[in-house]
Amino acid sequence: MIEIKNLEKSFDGIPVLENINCSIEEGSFTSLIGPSGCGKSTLINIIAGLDKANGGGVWIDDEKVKGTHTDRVMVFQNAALFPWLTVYENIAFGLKNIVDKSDEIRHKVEDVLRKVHLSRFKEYYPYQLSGGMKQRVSIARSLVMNPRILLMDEPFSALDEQTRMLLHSELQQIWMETRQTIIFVTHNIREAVKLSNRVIVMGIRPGTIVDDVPIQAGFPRNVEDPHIFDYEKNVFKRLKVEIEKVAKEEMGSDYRFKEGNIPGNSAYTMGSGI
Ligand SMILES: Nc1ncnc2c1ncn2[C@@H]1O[C@H](COP(=O)(O)OP(=O)(O)OP(=O)(O)O)[C@@H](O)[C@H]1O
Repeated sequence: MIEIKNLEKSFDGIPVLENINCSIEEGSFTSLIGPSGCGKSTLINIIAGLDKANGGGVWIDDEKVKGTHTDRVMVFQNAALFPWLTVYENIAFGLKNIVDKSDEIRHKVEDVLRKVHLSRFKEYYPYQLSGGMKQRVSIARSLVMNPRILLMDEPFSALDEQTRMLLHSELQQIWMETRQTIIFVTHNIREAVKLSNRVIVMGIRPGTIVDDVPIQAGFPRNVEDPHIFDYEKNVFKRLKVEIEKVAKEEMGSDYRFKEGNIPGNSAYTMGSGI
């Protein structure tokens, strides 16, 4: 169980996160969504131990997070692979510090290569891979550490729609197989609702949790199912209030939000093209 209690964070005296309180169940898939700059990355970085809170904090099984740990691994938007290493070597890289036996390393790497369907490409170098394949290597590099918690910061936002859909089903299969706890930052409501047990909506200035939406539907999910679409509409409705606040601050208090379109940031979509 991850518990975030009274978490506060400011940068240069400016509050970014305020009074964040929530518990995240072991084995769950939680998405964080909110206006740009509301502190989603800051929060996930604090959970990873890459940054420190100014008040309160994060506890995992009653132990306070004080720094990074191989139990918590991040996947970023940019795969950032070592260009001079092959797919296999990129994945094995982190393991070499914690596993001595080369047989064991090989077994673990081969296993995750199968999970992300890249076994055939293990001798390829990053420049020979598509964006989606690079991101799958990045996911494999995290999975091979066998973390309890996978923290994903907009992992698919740089990918085209078709690749993104492929990776959704791959990630979902991996999650159903491993039941690692996943915390997933996204701007895409459809992605959040399709993948998660729960969508946490954040507000801005300072960042707070404004809504917590459990998604009670089995997997795999069809985003055209009216039941699923209703969840998307609910999240959109709540997020719209927050985006409108920002738009009014930035564009004047008489600004009116156009239905179906979030101003100023085309990244906020219910799915593709909405
Ligand atoms: N290291 C830092 N120093 C100063 N300010 C920072 C730092 N990191 C983040 N911020 C500020 O904190 C706020 C929250 O940033 P953060 O990246 O966490 O938001 P976000 O919700 O992830 O944004 P986006 O959706 O655009 O990625 C922003 O105003 C940002 O400029």
